[in-house]
Amino acid sequence: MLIQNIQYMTVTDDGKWMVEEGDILIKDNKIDSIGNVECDEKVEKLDGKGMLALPGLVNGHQHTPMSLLRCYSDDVTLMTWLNKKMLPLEMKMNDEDRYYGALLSMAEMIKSGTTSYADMYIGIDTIGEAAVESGIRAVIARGLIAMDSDYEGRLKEAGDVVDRWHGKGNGRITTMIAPHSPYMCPPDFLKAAVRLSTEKNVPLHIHLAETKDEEKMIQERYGLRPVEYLRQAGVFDRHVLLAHGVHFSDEDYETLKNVQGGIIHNPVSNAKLGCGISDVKRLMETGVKVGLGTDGPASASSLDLFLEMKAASWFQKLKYEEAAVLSAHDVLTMATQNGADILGIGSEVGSLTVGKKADILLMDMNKLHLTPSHEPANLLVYSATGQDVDTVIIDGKIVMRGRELKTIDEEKVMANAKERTKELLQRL
Ligand SMILES: CSC[C@H]1O[C@@H](n2cnc3c(O)ncnc32)[C@H](O)[C@@H]1O
Ligand SMILES: [Zn+2]
Repeated sequence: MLIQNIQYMTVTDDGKWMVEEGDILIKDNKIDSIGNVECDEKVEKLDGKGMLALPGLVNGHQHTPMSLLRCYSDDVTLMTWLNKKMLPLEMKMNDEDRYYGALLSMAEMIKSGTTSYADMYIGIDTIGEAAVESGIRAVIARGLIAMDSDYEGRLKEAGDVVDRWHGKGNGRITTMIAPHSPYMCPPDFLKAAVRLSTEKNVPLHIHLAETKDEEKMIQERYGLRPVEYLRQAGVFDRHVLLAHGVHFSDEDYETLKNVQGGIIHNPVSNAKLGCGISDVKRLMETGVKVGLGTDGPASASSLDLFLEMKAASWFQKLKYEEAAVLSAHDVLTMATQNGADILGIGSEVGSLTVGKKADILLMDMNKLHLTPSHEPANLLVYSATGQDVDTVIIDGKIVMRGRELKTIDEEKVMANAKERTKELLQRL
């Protein structure tokens, strides 16, 4: 496929995003050449006039089936929301609920420009099936919570997910091991999860330092800070995706200095649940890689990473009372290459680079709110929304064109999601 006459975003060595113009040739599932492209007449052509191409966005932390619980409970603290509202309903969910919830989330993500994402949930097979069907790139993991003493059974399930799904969907699906959080995983369970990630040779995915309540619980139970608790369990000996990272001490930043992987910042979810504002500026200065995520739809309420990019930049500027903090250029890198690196797929996606997989967005720039274009990176972060995404290509395949999804029947998914939710609530 040849995308002709297109403006596209590339990144300079000093991290600045700039616009170039030319063609993009995609062969099989990869970017074959960019710029002045010579190619066969017979190649399928796609007119890019008036569009701006950028790498697909990476949503680094998600719980896709929770779209069924969107706006079911808001304006409460995280622990109330989780223990009193989410978990009781999640325990009643069946595979069909999770499948349609996941597909609904995937449709919303693709429509707003997300091409890769990381999921932590239970009943992961249905999520894998939805990911293969939708065409999205997914890093899936069975969330591990110590609800009872059947640690072995749950760890086996997590390992089986890796064996069954890693590399599926033409390599679009990869896997992780996901102990939920310091407060949901006692020491032996957490250590076993770390061992499993070593045995299976896949990264870890865990919530960390999301609230002050978490700090208090870990202090009371183990006399440690959450970061130190994870360090002692061996979590930082592995590549790890750390979701949230809001509450850190000076010592914590020291410990995190050499972390392999990084932090996925979820500003909207953190704001809505009243958790606090992660110190992204300090994390970046410490040398910790920071990506961007929404968290599940039941806390973020929206899966639009363009909204998340705005929130990330705004909140840091407010926190520091300084406009220069966390520029649009930094935020775009967080939502693309940094996220891809933290998901362990950074050599394959995250930038428009020859040889990488063709995960590409075409933004329709012919819009009132995107006119004129002084500085495209700023326009994308501060003015654009997910609604401005016209075309989405994942793994070299068009999954949305002219805002029409090619792999998912939107009406059917919405009808099924409503039906599943109605039945789920009756099971309570
Ligand atoms: C065991 S599957 C994942 C589990 O995580 C819960 N969850 C969703 N969002 C958050 C969050 O922000 N902090 C902690 N836990 C969260 C979800 O309800 C599932 O039960
Ligand atoms: Zn989460």
